[in-house]
Amino acid sequence: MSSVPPLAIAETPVPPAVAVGPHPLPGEPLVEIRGLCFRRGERVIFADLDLDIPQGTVTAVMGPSGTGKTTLLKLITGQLKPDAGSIRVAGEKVTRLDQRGLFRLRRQMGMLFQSSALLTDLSVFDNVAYPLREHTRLDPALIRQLVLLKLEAVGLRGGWNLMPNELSGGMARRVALARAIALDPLMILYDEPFAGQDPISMGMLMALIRQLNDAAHLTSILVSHDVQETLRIADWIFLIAEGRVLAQGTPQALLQDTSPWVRQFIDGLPDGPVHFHYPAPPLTLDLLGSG
Ligand SMILES: Nc1ncnc2c1ncn2[C@@H]1O[C@H](COP(=O)(O)OP(=O)(O)OP(=O)(O)O)[C@@H](O)[C@H]1O
Repeated sequence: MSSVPPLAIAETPVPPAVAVGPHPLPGEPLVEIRGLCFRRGERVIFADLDLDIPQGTVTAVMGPSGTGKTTLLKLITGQLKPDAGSIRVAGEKVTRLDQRGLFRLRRQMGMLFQSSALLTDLSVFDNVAYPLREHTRLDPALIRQLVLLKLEAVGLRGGWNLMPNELSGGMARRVALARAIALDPLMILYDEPFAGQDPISMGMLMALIRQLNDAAHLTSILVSHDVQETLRIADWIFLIAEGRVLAQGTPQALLQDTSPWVRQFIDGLPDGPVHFHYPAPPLTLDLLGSG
């Protein structure tokens, strides 16, 4: 069960950002975000957000629901364009890329989103082979080897000929993960990859994310509501809300941090500086209004 507070949009001033200790792996940033501003209509999602994701790390982005975590991933992958600021991935300015450039860049990014469903009429093998067949001209014998290696990496080589309806939810996630790494991406983005999983499946998927990251020299960006599991595998965590980074640090440092916002989030407390109401006019005005 998620221990995050329900919907949390701060209505009171938030404390200044807490930077907790030096980054454990101060490598070249693979993703570098500067002065990011993004609105949805009148609503400011990001206001001058700065954030670096160093190569080789598992970096988690956490924060209250509706705070813009999925939006951030979409901005990084170029699916959305910022109103201001810059986003560089592997040295390339995402916002300056044309369609071909974006296509090329996205081939370097594996994505495992909540919605990344398997193609139901294709076997496990064919699901994983799909991106290789679509995006490369590799020989079928080589594709076979690559698919089996990816399935081995997620512990499902033996299930290559199963159909998606024969898989448990956790197995289906693992096949989707094998498919996400089929093209040997530089980085992999996970958006709530454990939603709906039981604790054992979740733990297994988490361990897999860490293992794949280290074995394949990936860089992983993980958006998850599961505080405890995420603290267990991440190298670095960004807590975002109110359009900016409110705190960042190693799991250990955040666990020891005493600022009320960090405590509320890490401990999953319903009460604290962050409120759970989506911004709205006073209730009486709404109730008296004509609708
Ligand atoms: N297509 C859209 N059109 C308009 N507003 C949107 C759209 N998608 C998201 N939003 C709004 O943008 C804000 C950020 O959404 P986003 O999905 O990025 O949040 P999140 O932090 O990932 O939330 P959750 O943790 O609940 O998945 C929300 O207020 C949401 O209502």
